[in-house]
Amino acid sequence: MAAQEAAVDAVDPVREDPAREDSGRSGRRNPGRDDSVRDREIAVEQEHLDRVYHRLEEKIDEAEFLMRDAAKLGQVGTPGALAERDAQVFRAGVHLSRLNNEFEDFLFGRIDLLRGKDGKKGPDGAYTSVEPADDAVRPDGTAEIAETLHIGRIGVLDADYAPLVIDWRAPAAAPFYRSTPVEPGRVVRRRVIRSKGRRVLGVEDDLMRPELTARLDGAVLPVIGDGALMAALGQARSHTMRDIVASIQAEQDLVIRAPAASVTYVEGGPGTGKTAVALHRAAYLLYQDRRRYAGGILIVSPTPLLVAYTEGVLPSLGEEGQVAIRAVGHLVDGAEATVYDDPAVARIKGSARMLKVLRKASRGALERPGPTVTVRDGQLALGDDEAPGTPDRLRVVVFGRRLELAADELRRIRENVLGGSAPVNLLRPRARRLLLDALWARSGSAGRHTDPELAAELRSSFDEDVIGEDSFLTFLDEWWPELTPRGVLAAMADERRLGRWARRVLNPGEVRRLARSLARAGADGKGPLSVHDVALLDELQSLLGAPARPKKRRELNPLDQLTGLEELMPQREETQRERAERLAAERTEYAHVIVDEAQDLTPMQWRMVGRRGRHATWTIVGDPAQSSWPEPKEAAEVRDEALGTRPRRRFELTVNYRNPAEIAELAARVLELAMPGATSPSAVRSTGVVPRFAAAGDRPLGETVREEARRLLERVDGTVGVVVAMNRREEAARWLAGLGDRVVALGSLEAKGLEYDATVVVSPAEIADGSAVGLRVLYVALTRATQELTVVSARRDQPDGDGVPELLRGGGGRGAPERGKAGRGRDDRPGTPPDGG
Ligand SMILES: Nc1ncnc2c1ncn2[C@@H]1O[C@H](COP(=O)(O)OP(=O)(O)OP(=O)(O)O)[C@@H](O)[C@H]1O
Repeated sequence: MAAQEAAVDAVDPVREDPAREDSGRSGRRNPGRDDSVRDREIAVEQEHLDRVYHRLEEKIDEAEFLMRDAAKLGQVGTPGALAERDAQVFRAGVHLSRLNNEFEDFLFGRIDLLRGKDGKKGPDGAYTSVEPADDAVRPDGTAEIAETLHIGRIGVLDADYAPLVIDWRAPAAAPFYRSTPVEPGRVVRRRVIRSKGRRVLGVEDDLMRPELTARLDGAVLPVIGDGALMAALGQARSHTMRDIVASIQAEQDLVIRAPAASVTYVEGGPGTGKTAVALHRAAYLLYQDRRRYAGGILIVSPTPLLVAYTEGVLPSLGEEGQVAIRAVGHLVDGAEATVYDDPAVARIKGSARMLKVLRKASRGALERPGPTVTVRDGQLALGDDEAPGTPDRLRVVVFGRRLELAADELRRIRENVLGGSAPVNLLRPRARRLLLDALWARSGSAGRHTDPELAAELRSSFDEDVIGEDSFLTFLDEWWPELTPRGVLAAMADERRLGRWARRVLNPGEVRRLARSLARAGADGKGPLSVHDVALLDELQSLLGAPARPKKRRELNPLDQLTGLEELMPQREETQRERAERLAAERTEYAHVIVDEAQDLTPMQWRMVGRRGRHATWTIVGDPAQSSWPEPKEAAEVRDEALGTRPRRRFELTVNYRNPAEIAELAARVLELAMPGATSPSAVRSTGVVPRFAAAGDRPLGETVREEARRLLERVDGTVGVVVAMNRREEAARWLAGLGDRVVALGSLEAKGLEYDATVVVSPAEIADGSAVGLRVLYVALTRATQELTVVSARRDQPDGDGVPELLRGGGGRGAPERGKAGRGRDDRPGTPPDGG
């Protein structure tokens, strides 16, 4: 609230221009009459909101009536009436639930427009023309407001089908977001309305045509406040993201409403609204073509923390069911990543080289080494792993004869079956087929009948005999076991076997590191997984194929096994509807895929995400300067493979809405080290509060951090984030114990995408860890605060006399902020961009 008032009082070039004061044009500001004008304007909007509520109540009554009516129809009981009732109940239910959902705070905007070029109206009752009519402005600079539109979360028409509220996603609402003083179109004034329930609390105006004197119903259009954007940006942050529907900026709106026929790339620095834009785009696409996106929209987020942070935005925009927001480590059902790999291991697991290793492993894992035999207390003893190795001999008795296939022949058959690229589990029927062929040949029965019918009969009873033998089925299960992704990953934890599968792909050091890391997942495949393990599991799933049908069914109908083909076909008894339901429940493919923080996806993760959008359109948002993946070129190649030949469209976001200029300036020094020559987005506001530096010196680091976090808690109303190097996460949580839930400790990689009112960044040198990737991670850490930033240095940071760590001292000519002097700074008024523009 304080920020809101501050914003109202802030200097605004339009409102303070003395020439305008005198001219009597729209937008002038006269402090003496401000309050009464504001109150009057609030009353005007209140009147409109009352009308809207009245209409909504009528609609709710209508919906309830429909529900009751539908129930009555149901009592008639004819099939036609029942179908009609179902349709009515459905329609009324959807209607009611939407109305109830959106009832709170859904009217948020208004635009006052000049007359359009043509006189045509769209389906929402608004004039469609973007440009004003040639004579809309008189030669003396005066004009009449010809149309006023209110914008809200859903559209509401009055009883005469005139628009009371336009849905924010409707074409008629676009000027609310697109119009700027440079390209105003028909918009003269844009107003953001702040309301709670049924009460209008405030209005904030932006004037798009300050040169005009525009009149509405004979009176000059008044302008209130300093614009909604500054008011929104100054608000305290909570642990969840808010929607920005009332203050979407023109360059963001272009992305949100970009047609979805292809791949839409969005790049922009920290705080430019990429995540917000991605979420609003999902809501927009659903509005625009609900049927097409019934196939679902997937939003891939880097961490579960960011998923939790953003989860409320879509429901607040009235969209939920169709959109799945999932962390990249939670994309595979039943496999949730809970641990982080160290960077050297992550680099191996994420690399496209793993594909070759996994291909070999998925085939090689069919072969199990025998139990290890060791000498214990002078006796030969089996190792801990007592599972039998792969059998090297098949013995069966058929037609009263003993038949045997020896190791060489079995190997030859296995190689033959594995010759193609089909998924290993789906090759089992073929392996069985070739075993039967080999046994048949060994039996010498092939030449016994010249009559083809008799020969075929003999062959089929031979096969039946073999398949009826328990020893054959047991052999098959051991010789060609059904492989699971976790089983293969566990097999890869054996360094010797992994070394074989990774020959000429990974060096011995990499093999050792990878095997050790995979051993953590456990031989039983139940240990914790990392984000990168999950992408490996997904790749293995596609290399192995879905497991074959359950045994029970096969036993019922053993002859089914003979061709092997039926295992690839859908089960016959499944109806189309059942199939549709099953697919929806197991949905692994989506109609649109949005990737947030795309710069972090490894090649293996791009493959995993790509599989979920093979027929999708895409929105990909990211910032190369924040990438924690060291091989961007390799990732880009795999990404392009995953996206195929779809046309690409690129957008750039250039304004930092999160960080005040003081923080952005400090972060820019690290950007210069991490990516020399890269440009930072320009910060939209300045707070006058420079970053603070505190060196721990001889005191324990935790003590200083706790002290600084406590200090920030007193200075801001919302949240405080304490960002530490990944290996200090638990320690940092202990440092902050008892300070309450407004403060959280998080590892540098977990900070991705999040924001806090204030942050403490602990030991930049530890976070950067001497690598280019580390510097980019530090850049992320430094750009999380909306109000205040404190940097705490350890000895390793080599702080100077002012406590400024070496990494943040930047090039020559910088004015390093002073130790302990937070709050001191340039004469920056809230709401005023640093360059005054
Ligand atoms: N048009 C806007 N109106 C109000 N707030 C906005 C607007 N655009 C962005 N913001 C706010 O700016 C902050 C940063 O937005 P967001 O997290 O989407 O940026 P980002 O580009 O994803 O940042 P990063 O790359 O650092 O994760 C959020 O608090 C968001 O609500």
